[in-house]
Amino acid sequence: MPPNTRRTVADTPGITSCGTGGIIMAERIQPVIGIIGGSGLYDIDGLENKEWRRVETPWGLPSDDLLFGTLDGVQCVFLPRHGRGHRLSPSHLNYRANIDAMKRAGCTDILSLSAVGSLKKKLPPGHFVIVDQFIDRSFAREKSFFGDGCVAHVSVADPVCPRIGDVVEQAAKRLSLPYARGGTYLVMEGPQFSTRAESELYRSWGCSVIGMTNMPEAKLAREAEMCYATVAMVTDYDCWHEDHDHVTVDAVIRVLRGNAEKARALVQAVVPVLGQERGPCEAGCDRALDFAITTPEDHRDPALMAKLDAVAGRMLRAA
Ligand SMILES: CSC[C@H]1O[C@H](OP(=O)(O)O)[C@H](O)[C@@H]1O
Ligand SMILES: Nc1ncnc2[nH]cnc12
Repeated sequence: MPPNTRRTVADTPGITSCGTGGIIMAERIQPVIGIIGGSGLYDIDGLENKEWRRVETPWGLPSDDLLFGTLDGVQCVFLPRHGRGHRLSPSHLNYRANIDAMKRAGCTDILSLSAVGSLKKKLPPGHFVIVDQFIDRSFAREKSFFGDGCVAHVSVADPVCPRIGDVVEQAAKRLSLPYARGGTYLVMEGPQFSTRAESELYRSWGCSVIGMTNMPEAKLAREAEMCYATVAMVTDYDCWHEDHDHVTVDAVIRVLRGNAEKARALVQAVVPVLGQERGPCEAGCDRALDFAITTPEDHRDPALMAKLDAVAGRMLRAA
């Protein structure tokens, strides 16, 4: 049986269905780790048998070819979010193609690495935040794989996978990286940075960091039933801090260089742990569609269903 093929009760001796929408819970998964590199991260160190491959999707092309390889024997797939050469702006990224391509490439887990501005004094440049919440203020992006012809509403109450967060936290501790566990990432549309009034507003909401890319990325990863977590790497204090200049790309890039080195070390430490064979996600990320699709089979649009072959493949195979 190929890796990550779901076993049925019939071909798995001694296993019974647990009754979650008819899905069998006792499978073993050989994880494939997807890594989305943000600003300053266009490649990945230490990858063996590297190969950049074009992956086409029904939603168009992803930001770049995907880099396939192994790290400590673990299969990895890397995608530079803005493309090599940072060609694509946050509003023009094809988020659906990016996530679909990673799903098509077999990824079970996605580690997103992102540059962010800090909205809290205690999170200075150089700090890593293992984000656990988002406020999505983006507005000019396609945010769902679903729509007319197949309506679905997944839960994003807890938008990141706590298991990946745990692994990242352990690795950050081992590497003595300055990090915070938990925090809210405010997603703005951009491409301009915030006004001071906006920055203060987001601070008053209790947000920790601000960036332009993690939504709809995290929502789409949930729809595609992949575990997803973000390491938000602080580059600046946005424009609210009285003792710091307002953010500029120049300042971001200066800090990014140091952050990128730490991020590379973090990836090397995290992948061997994330890559260990495991059972289904305890938080249910890999079963997000179980009770999400509201359009009955006989009312679904065949053209849209064909586009969902990778994202909703598990549900379609089960039907
Ligand atoms: C170059 S600073 C602004 C840019 O950096 C962040 O992108 P990413 O999350 O891909 O690292 C931020 O969201 C902006 O897109
Ligand atoms: N201050 C900021 N605002 C939005 N995105 C960012 N990326 C890095 N710093 C940022």
